[in-house]
Order: sequence, then C-alpha cells, then structure tokens
Amino acid sequence: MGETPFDDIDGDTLHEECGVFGILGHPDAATLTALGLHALQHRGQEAAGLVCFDGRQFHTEKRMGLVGDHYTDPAVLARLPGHMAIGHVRYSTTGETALRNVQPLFAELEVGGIAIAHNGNFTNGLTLRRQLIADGAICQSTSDTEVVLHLIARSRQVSSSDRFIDAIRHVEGGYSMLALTRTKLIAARDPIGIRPLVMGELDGKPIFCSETCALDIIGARYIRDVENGEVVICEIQPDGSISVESRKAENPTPERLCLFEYVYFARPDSVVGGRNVYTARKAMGVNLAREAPVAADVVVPVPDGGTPAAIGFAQESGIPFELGIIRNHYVGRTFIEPTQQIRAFGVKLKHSANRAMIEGKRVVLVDDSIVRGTTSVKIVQMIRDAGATEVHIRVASPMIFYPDFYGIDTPDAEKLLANQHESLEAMCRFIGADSLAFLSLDGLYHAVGGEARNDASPQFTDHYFTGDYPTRLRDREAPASNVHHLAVMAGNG
Ligand SMILES: O=P(O)(O)OC[C@H]1O[C@H](OP(=O)(O)OP(=O)(O)O)[C@H](O)[C@@H]1O
Ligand SMILES: NC(=O)CC[C@H](N)C(=O)O
Repeated sequence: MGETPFDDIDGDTLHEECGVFGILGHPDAATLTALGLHALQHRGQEAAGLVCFDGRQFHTEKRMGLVGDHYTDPAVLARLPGHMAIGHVRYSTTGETALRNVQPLFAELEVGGIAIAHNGNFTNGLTLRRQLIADGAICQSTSDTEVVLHLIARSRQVSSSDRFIDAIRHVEGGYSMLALTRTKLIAARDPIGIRPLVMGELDGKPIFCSETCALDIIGARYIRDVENGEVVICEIQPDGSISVESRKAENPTPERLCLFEYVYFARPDSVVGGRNVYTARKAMGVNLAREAPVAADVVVPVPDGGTPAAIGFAQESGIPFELGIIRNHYVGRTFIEPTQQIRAFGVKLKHSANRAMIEGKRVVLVDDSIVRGTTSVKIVQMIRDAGATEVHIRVASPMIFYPDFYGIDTPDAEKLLANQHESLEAMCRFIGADSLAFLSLDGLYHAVGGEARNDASPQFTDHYFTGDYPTRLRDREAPASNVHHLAVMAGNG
C-alpha cells in the first residue's frame, strides 16, 4: 500500500468507514473519548487517534491498530490532559494505511491550532488537492481530509468556525466532521447527510459521535442527530459556560442517509436516523422470508452481520433458528481488511461450522450482504462439509453493482460478485449453493424506512444497488491526463 501514488484514486482501493467522537468542557475528556472510540471500533480498525487541548497547548496521540491496544494504558491517557478532545478510528478510503494519514489531522493556523476528524470521503478531494498544491500548499498526508485544513488556512473569514464553514463549502461527497480549536468543538454533516452524526451530553457537556452506541458506553444522553447540512458550534465562554449555535443551509436538500449503515456498518444497538439498527435488520430478514421463501430445516446466520436478519427470517418463516456457524471473535471484520489475500485468510480463521446443528439438515444461510463473494463461497463449502443436505443462501440486501465513493470499502465494480456473473443462477453456481436470493430494493426500503423507494426523491443513499450517485463524482470526471502528475511518497510515516 505504501507504493500508492498520491493521486491515484483507485490505487489505495476503497475501504469502509470511520468513527468520530468529541467532547467539550469535561475533565475526563480524553478518557471519555477513548471509551467512545472503543464503542465505535467496528467502524475502523486500522488506526486510532486523539487530540486534546489543555487550555495552553494541544496534545496528540496517533497509533496504528485498535483503540484497546493503546488507549487503555494510563500513561497514554496521562499524556492527553485537558477538558476538550476529539478522536477518530480510521479505515482508509483515500490515502494509504500509514501514520501520517491517521486522524485527527492537526495544523497550527493564523487563528490558532485546529484539529479535524472526518468520517466519509470527498468526491472532489483530489481536484482540490491539485489546485491547492498548484497554489503552493505543502501537503503532509495523502488523506482527502487534509484539504479541509488548507481551505481553513486560506479562508478570508475571521473566526475559526466561519473559516471551517467556508472550507467545507468547497468539499463535495460524504462527511461527518468534527473540529477542535482552543475554545470550540464544531460538528458538521454533509448537505444530504450520507454519514451519521449524533449529539449527546454528559454532565451538561456536549458530545458528538458517529453512533449512539458511543454515548451509551459512557452513560451519556442522546440529544438529537446533527442534521444534514448543519454545522453545530459549541464554544467555551469566558465565564466557563458553553454556548451551542446551530447553522443550517438556507435551502436544505432532503436527507439521504447511507442505506449501508443499516445493512452492515452501524452497531445493531445504535439508533441511526431515528431508527434502531437491530430492528431494521430484523425487518430485512422478515421481508426476505416473504420475498424468497424456501423449504428448510434450520435458519443459520452468517455471524455477526447476518444475525439480526436471520432472526427475522426464522420468525417469519417458522423455521428454527440455530447458531450453525460459530464465530471466532478475535478476528476482525473481514470486509474491511486491506487486501484480498488477508481477507480470504481472515474468513477462514473467523467461522467454524457447528456440525451438531447442520448435519443431515437443509440449511438456509442468512447474510447481510454479498460484496466480493469471499465469505459465501467459503461458508457454503464449510456447511456442506459439515453434512448439510442442502444449502440455500438468502441475502438481506440487494445485489451490489456499483462502488461507493463516500466512505465505504467497496472494491472496483469488476470485483463485485454481482458484476462477475450474468445471472443469479450463475452466481449461485459459483457460490456452490442450492439456491440464492437477495432482498429487493423496496424490501430494504420498507424494512428501514417503512415505505417504498421514492424514485423522484429517494429517501436514502443507495447508489451501490442502483447506480444513483447522490453527488457529482468530480475526481472521476477529471481528464485522465491530469491524473498522474503529483509527487509519490511511499513509506509508513
Ligand atoms: O462477499 P464478501 O466480500 O465476503 O463480503 C460480505 C461479507 O462481509 C461482511 O462480513 P464481515 O466478515 O466483514 O463482518 P461481520 O462479521 O461483522 O458480519 C458481510 O457481513 C458479509 O458476510
Ligand atoms: N472511512 C472514512 O471515513 C475515512 C476518512 C478519510 N477519507 C480517510 O481516508 O482517512
């Protein structure tokens, strides 16, 4: 990965998500942030970083690896003093897996120090980077997020918050962002709210984080979602109180949260866009059982992602639910590991057949999604080897035909299983199953939002199923001749 050119938009491949957490005015800011990041670990496992301000100076810790590997050490937390902090767990979408790309990114600007943490991906990040570099900017990372720091630095606005708002007006794509200055914690969501961001409070102090599970872990209270296109500015006043100001777009566009948050990314106990993720996933399983029934003896989830949908499928079909696959919890989420080789290895290490629940039975395997097909191929074989007489696959989301550019790990279009086979039957043969069915798009919409897709104004972002990208993909429109003209720096720093 270290050899990836600075400006090769496919070179680093596309990965999945990130999680952000920030708190203002609390004496345990760093510890609470570390706990919040721990709850958001499923959103990014490559690296974790934390920046705090102690009233005098900023402190930062950035590490490759998991939150628990590093931020449980009291010595590390002791190096992060202060009443305000933001943190980030990363899974790269632009820029390689290297320490220089670990967030929060920090810069010392005319208005003072500022740190930013970003979940999402800019679809014009490369275009902006080229313009900035041509204009003399010295980029320190290969992450798309860095352009925001440069744009803040160049803004003609006076206050840090106005500069931040000015900066994000230039970026396109998906973002839920936090910024930390010497007195402020700022939260922002992109105009259609592709990525989630919620606001909470603990002991009267404001918190922003990607999912409500990060509030639950520290006993914080959920207040509301940050709205699409909204910027919330929390500031410590001279008397120690905290002001909260909301700035909204004058002509807001309707929200279009990413459907994949419900299908796969978010933790089932989180409430995303006002909907409990577990309930939505179970409803996907119910709708799938109605749309694609099958005669079988046992419903087996592909853990962990497929479990809530399998429960819904079993309840609706009346077929007993059993844990026919046991998951080793010491292996990460295969979908988000960086290379295909590691992914395949991870799947093998991760799942074992529970023979007693499978032998001699007709098995329905329920999974949340099929992306490359790595998991399905391996698991069907494993279930047959364990003595199943039939293996049927039911997938609680539609076929994925299109890559994502807003912060998800989807590979290039040609690597998606749905694009490698002409028909459902061919795909089923490749996987080695007796039957294969996917939830319809409307079945998914009904499960999540209670109604069918409104084609004139879709309620959710769903381009991976439909090709309906909700923003311009400016970097992809750039002439090929522009693509390779910047410096290339390899390495881990
Ligand atoms: O078709 P593929 O390319 O194999 O990708 C799809 C699989 O990846 C995910 O599982 P993952 O193992 O990442 O996570 P989970 O254990 O949280 O379900 C998802 O739940 C599918 O099982
Ligand atoms: N998955 C994400 O949200 C990644 C954030 C940012 N684009 C990065 O690559 O660091």
